[in-house]
Amino acid sequence: MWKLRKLTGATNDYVRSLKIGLGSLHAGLSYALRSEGSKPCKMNLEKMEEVYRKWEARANPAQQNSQTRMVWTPAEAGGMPISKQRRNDKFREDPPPERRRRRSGKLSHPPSLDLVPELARFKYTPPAFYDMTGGQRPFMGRCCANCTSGSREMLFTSDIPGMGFRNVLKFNKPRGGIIARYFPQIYLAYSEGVNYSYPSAGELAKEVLGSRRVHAAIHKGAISDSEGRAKEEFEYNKALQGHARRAGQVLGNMAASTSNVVLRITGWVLLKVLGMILFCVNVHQGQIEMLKRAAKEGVPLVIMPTHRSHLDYVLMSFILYIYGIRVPFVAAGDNLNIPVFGWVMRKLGAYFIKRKLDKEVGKKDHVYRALLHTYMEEVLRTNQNMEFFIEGGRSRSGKALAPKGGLLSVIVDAYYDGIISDAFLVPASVGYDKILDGDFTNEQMGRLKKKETFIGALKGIWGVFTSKFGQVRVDFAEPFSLKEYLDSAQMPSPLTSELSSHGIHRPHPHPVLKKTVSDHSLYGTDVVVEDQRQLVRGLGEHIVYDAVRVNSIMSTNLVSFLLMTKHRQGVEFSKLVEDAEWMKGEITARGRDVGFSGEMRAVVKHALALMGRNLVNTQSRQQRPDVVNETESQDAKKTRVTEKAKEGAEKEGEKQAGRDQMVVPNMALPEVFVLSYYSNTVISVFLLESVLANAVIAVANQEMHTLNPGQQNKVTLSKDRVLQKATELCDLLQFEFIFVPPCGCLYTALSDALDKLIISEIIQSEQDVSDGCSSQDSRWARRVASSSAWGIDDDKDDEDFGICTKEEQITVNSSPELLQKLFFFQSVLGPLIEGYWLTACNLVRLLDRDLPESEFSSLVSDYSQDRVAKGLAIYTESCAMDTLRNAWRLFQHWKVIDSYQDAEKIKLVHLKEPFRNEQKLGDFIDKIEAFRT
Ligand SMILES: CCCCCCCCCCCCCCCC(=O)SCCNC(=O)CCNC(=O)[C@H](O)C(C)(C)COP(=O)(O)OP(=O)(O)OC[C@H]1O[C@@H](n2cnc3c(N)ncnc32)[C@H](O)[C@@H]1OP(=O)(O)O
Repeated sequence: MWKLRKLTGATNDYVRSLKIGLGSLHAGLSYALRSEGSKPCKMNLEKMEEVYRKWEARANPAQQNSQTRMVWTPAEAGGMPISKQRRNDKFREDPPPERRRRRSGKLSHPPSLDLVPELARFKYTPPAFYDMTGGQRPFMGRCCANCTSGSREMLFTSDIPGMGFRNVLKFNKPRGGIIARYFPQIYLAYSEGVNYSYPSAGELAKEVLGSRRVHAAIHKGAISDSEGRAKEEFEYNKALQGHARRAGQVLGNMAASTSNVVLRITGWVLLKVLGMILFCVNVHQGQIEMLKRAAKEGVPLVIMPTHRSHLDYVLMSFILYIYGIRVPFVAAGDNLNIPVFGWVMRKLGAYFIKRKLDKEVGKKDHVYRALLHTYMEEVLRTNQNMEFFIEGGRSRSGKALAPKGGLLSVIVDAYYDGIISDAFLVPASVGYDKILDGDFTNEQMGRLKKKETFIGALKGIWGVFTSKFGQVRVDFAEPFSLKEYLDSAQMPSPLTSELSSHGIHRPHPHPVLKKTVSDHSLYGTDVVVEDQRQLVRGLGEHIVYDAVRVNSIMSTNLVSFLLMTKHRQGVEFSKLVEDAEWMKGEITARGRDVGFSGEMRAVVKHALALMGRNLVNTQSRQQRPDVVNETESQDAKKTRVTEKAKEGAEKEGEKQAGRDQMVVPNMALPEVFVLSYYSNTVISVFLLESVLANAVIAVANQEMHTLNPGQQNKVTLSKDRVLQKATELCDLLQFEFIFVPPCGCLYTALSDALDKLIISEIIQSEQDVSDGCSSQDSRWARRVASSSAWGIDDDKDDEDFGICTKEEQITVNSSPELLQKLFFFQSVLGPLIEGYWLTACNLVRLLDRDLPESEFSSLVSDYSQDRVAKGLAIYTESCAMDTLRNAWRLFQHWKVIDSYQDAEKIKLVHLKEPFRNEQKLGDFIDKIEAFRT
């Protein structure tokens, strides 16, 4: 069986169904026959299918004439519950066919290679896109072709995408003796993890405390403490001793002391425990293969996953361990350094860092910074792998956070200072069917975060053990060379000239980097040039962008996204299934993979079950006669009903049963935050199209209301205006998303997205009438240059710039179905826009007086929640604290508001000029409101 599996590329033990084997073989064969240069098959496809048909007839006569149907086992079928016996069986090897036949009386699995001798000669060539169902699914995670083209080809080979998936909790060894048979977890924990040597905490401490940087920082600290004191020299010596003692203590609390024994025990425990709470943890073997290849290059791997759950770092280290890659040193916030757990984490590679380096604003903790910098440097010097969560904490909204630059800058400095010759940077992400510790509703309601405690951790663990969390998919992007990235970032590229020709300032110019070896402060920031900061910022953004792009969409993400966008009022179950199928197609068409497979009906049921009654209610239609899908026009509904009538009797019967069930999302506070948390993962897939849909509707404004679905009247818009509006929206949401990587061009990306809308006929392109005018690109560029964000003077119109007013026109397609799609895209960003508008409206409170930050923040939050209570909010989730806070940050960034400390050291927020004027502030609010039409 395992030989057959290996041969067919079906990597999962559960994939035992004849159809799957046949499907894979069919896909492999057809690809092999199609692909250029592949060896000709010695056996023809019909003959092989005939052999299998005969076997199928013998094995299962009842199904002989039935329709081809994939029989998916739990892990693949969206993680359906598996029977206890099956779960116990999952580590067991397949018995030889004869024994199997003896036991069950009939053959239950495809024949072994001995029974089909022809198969042994068949050489399988995997297709470029490969699915266990024999279909196609995108391979995600290739690194950037713009700035790391060398790395892109270095680790990737054509067989990578076809390597398929593996559930890392599953025992995959064919033979392993008694231990493997009876104690599979022990066997796996011992046989696969490799005994690497890790530097001890003591060794590292010696190097760090003896370094010039740390000495200089202690000296600097002592001088600043003793300055101006009476007995200066005495005070200096006292302070010096104090700082030296503190340095030792800080390092003692910080340093990891990785132990192979603890790793092995934990590996064993995790195999047991994860198997109890999760159906599977899937990884793409091709991604792992690239990781392994990178690990063999002799330079450190720096893994930077997006952060959703505490399980993230456990899974990362566990997977590396299982695949025999050195486990990384992981930067952990010191809030996690709690009794017992802290000790264990240290033994597993965690080193503890302060989450805020400086206690007081404007006063740098030089000693701490020097210690952290040198510690990381020493770890890198010994060629250890590293991991840190570049977002600096778990996302509260399900969207990725902006990257932090501190630890990343140490890696960059280590390269420039010659500590490492290079490093492989690995963006990664984990997709969860159900998040283990993702209840951030309190924080989204504006309440304070609870501190981590030992008891709290135990309670959390208990909660985890008593629940089921479906499946998990871990994705690693292709590792890329730090050296190559930095080199390319410093080389003028045609892209950058393109950007400047569009008048767009990108945070990725060609920095003139200096060697920044400094003795005095962390990362040498006393001499760091702004360009270097931008370079690190750009690298961080690229990593987060890549990590988001490699994130698989899980069943719960997909279902909640549909419920939050298309079906906020509820939907029939069968329609939900239909839409989920459509949505899956849309996602994979955009190069993103989904973390489930199998029959969509089962997948949706599975997702609904995991989300639970708290989030979605399923009730019979009779119970809710008033509930209709508001976003669906009557015409569209009629068409759908007629289409349904044409479907086959069996399918129709099934649908009839499903139609009685209404799936109604819980849009009440605070549950809606959990739904939007799941749903937000999908936004990145449709981000730019959604920006454009909002821009089109904002530009069309009142005209949009005159559009009668299905009628001949049309709304004609200037393409330039739409693109300009889209840029404004990207600017508005700059703290929410990374729209393009730093090496990319927003204009090109938006144009491409508009083309997508045109291809899908949501928007129609009119003939270009710009004869004799300046090129479309330059017109657009001037508009962007002139609009310089928001509150800025933009009274000037085209004539002021001497620009020809004849422009390329686009029209909104008035077909009901396509209009519906446009509004669907619009609704993706709707809640965020409403949240920003709400915060802007609350700025009026600052016209009379300055307010303490905390008071202003709770006023905005209360006001938004009050609107929800009164039924005034379009989107309930618009009052999420995360959104309100980001809006506030943006207004600070735009210099609409500012904050300062008063005499009692209370932080106050105030309106800046010219926005202290009612009229100006009103105009500013109106501009945001334009997107709410
Ligand atoms: C087999 C079994 C396996 C089992 C397996 C179990 C595994 C068991 C492992 C447990 C592991 C737990 C893991 C928990 C997971 C977390 O706890 S996540 C939270 C902790 N991690 C992080 O935060 C990492 C990312 N954060 C950072 O990098 C942040 O910058 C820092 C270092 C925390 C500092 O943050 P901050 O105080 O807010 O300061 P920030 O503004 O970022 O800047 C600080 C300095 O960095 C430098 N800097 C910042 N930006 C830049 C830039 N763009 N360019 C240059 N320099 C810059 C500057 O020097 C700056 O100082 P200034 O010159 O501005 O004064």
